Amino acid sequence: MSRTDTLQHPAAPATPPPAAPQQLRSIAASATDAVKAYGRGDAAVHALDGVTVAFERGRFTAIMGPSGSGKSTLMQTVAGLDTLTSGSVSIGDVELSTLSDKELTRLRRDRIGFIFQAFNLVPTLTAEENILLPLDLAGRKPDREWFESIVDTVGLGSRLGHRPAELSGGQQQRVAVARALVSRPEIVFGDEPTGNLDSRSGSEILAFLRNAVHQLGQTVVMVTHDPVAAAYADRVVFLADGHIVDEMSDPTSDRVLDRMKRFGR
Ligand SMILES: Nc1ncnc2c1ncn2[C@@H]1O[C@H](COP(=O)(O)OP(=O)(O)OP(=O)(O)O)[C@@H](O)[C@H]1O
Repeated sequence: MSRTDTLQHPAAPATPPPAAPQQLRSIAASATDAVKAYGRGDAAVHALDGVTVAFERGRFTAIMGPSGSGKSTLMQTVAGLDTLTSGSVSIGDVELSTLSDKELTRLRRDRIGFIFQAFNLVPTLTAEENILLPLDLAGRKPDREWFESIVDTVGLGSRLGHRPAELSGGQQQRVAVARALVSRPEIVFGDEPTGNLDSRSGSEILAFLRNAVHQLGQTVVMVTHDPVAAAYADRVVFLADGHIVDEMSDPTSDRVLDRMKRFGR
């Protein structure tokens, strides 16, 4: 059994409950008629041009599309890192535009985990300190058992005292993944989380995320260019020119690649 097959939440039942029928799943995050325009008048670029999409709880969704199609903009706006020109986005049943800056910061901190392509670790902190940073900032105490289970599963045990510069890219991203999961967020957003990794480290991270979804009910939304990475997801949403143009359930890398070829880029 590989390390990535063993993730167990201390309080999780031995066997996961059967997956709920799709229509009964609740929504972790959504966008409705989302428009994001940069610039004005004739020079305006519509990075999002009326996107309506829902991300169900306990599912792993990949967002794909040609370069410039609006993938990062969709993720950034749904995650409350950027604002829309019009339309709305919600995390759970909270519409983000109703929140003050302070409330939005708190919601991001308490309910959302982030994994970026450039691991975004604090260079002066050890791996352990980096993982615990979101909880420290929130003034929350770590659940030691959960922390150890995550660290064990991502395979960082002996390197917790190292600083990022002393870790490989794959190890740094494992620290970033552990950091994203340690607070048990309602939803984890990844923007090309394996974009800087070799294929072996990348597939370890993806298998870990998939297991977090299927064993723990974690919700993950990931932007990727890579059909192999997208095949780890339960569902792929395809964007082109700021619109959702297609989606696919239970993707395989071949089917995703075929669909991407039809974009002609
Ligand atoms: N700050 C900005 N100012 C002006 N235009 C922007 C800005 N950010 C994004 N855009 C434009 O919005 C469109 C969508 O960008 P976005 O980064 O969301 O696409 P993407 O699908 O994530 O691209 P890639 O795959 O290349 O990362 C592009 O045309 C981009 O040039």
